[in-house]
Amino acid sequence: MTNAPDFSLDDELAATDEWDEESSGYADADDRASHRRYDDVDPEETTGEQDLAERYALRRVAGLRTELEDITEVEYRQLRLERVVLVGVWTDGSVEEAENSMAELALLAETAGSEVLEAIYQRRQKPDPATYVGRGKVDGIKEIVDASGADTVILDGELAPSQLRNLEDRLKVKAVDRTALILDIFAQHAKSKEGQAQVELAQLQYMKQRLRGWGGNLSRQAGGRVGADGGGIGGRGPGETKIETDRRRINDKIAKLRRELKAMAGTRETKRAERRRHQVPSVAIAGYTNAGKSSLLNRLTDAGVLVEDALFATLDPTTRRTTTVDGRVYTMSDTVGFVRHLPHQLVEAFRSTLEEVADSDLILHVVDGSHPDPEGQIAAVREVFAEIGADKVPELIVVNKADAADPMVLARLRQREPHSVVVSAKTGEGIEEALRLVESELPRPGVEFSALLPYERGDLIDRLHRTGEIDSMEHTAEGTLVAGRAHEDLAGELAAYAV
Ligand SMILES: Nc1nc2c(ncn2[C@@H]2O[C@H](COP(=O)(O)OP(=O)(O)OP(=O)(O)O)[C@@H](O)[C@H]2O)c(=O)[nH]1
Repeated sequence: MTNAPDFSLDDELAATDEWDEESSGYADADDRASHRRYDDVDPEETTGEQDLAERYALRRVAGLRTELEDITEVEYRQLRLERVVLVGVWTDGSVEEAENSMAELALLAETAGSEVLEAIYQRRQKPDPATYVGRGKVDGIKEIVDASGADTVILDGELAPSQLRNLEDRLKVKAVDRTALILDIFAQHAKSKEGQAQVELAQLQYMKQRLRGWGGNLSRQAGGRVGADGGGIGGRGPGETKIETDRRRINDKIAKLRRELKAMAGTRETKRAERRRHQVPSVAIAGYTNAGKSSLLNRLTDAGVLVEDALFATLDPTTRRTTTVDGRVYTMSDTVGFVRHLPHQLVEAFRSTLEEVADSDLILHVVDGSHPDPEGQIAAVREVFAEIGADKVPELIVVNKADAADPMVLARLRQREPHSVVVSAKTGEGIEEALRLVESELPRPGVEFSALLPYERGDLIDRLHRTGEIDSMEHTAEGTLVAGRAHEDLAGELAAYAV
């Protein structure tokens, strides 16, 4: 923390920087904010750390909103939950958009295991280069932080290190930006070795970009409550020892992770090549986080993938083999959920996972029809598609959660996205139509054939069932007379029996 702040005063903005009661203020008190204090707590009543973690986990599984009403101050400390105040700057768009953005930030914060005490956004032409919100407003936020007993503020954007540092200096609590929050959620959710390496790579990239801003040292233990225990949002992942790592060591680590990831991606690429060789078409299920991708994969393939009402429950792709009504084999995979402004470090780190989407024959783009802003989600997902080169792949919009959606919104979506199907992974509504559309979109085998196959070539009939299209089949004294379409390599083998 030795560097001088590198901001320049922006007087014009600072001068127009008044609270606007209409357009800024606190989010809905019932839904996102509470003023709970935890002073009157009897420490004797608390349970062991293990029990508590379990109780907490149960609540998390039961619903995305963390119901922490009966958790005490002491328990809070045991769980290392942050009590956060969210702060956003709203530069353009409607009030509704600003509120959606804050509501999403609240969900992200809760997914990371925080309790959201207050949400505040400020209307400004652009974020303040020194303090993100207007400098005058930092005092207002400080009052809210002090009154609510918050220990962290989360800023709804990617901030410069100097902005975070200035805010921490003035607010005397930890300041975390949206990017660090998302990276933190990914760190909590990564289960496979590859997923963990991908997230670690993204976190190191994020830190590396911030090395200079943090004074050449990654430690953010700046006194006060900031980083007091090294845990919490922005503190998980690469780990305590690496927090003191210098740039060279970070670079070494990044290079090592890249090599490891390349090897892991190689294995996956081999599997993909194998599928291509066997002409197995692939369908990728992609979409905004929590849209219902895993549920849909379950419905469509009876796969039994973990379904959780949480953002980013899926980080590791799950691939299932399935068949069309007429028996053709294809694969369907679930991928990491997207979110508005997905940190580019993550897109970069998850590139090989996301390549599965770009490399598929069809994308089922799942949209949560019950979300207040499904169009915004579609646009955010398509931005990522473009970034990973998946925008050339045929896309079928699957509007999910029809059971919980407003019919007017569904009608509007269908009008805007004619190539779409409305389903409910929960009730099964529309699933058959979705499957029919998927099957009709799968690439068709290219070569027509007609052959008389001797009975000992049952293997060719099997392969035809799995990868070809059979128009007619008749058992004769000489063998099976069969006609249809097959992929090139199989058609080559069938040519020996052509009639
Ligand atoms: N009402 C309703 N809820 C659904 C439907 N489909 C999924 N859900 C719920 O939405 C939540 C998220 O579902 P998932 O299938 O985990 O969503 P996802 O897109 O895979 O989520 P991430 O992997 O976290 O990005 C769960 O609580 C599901 O029960 C549906 O058709 N109707």
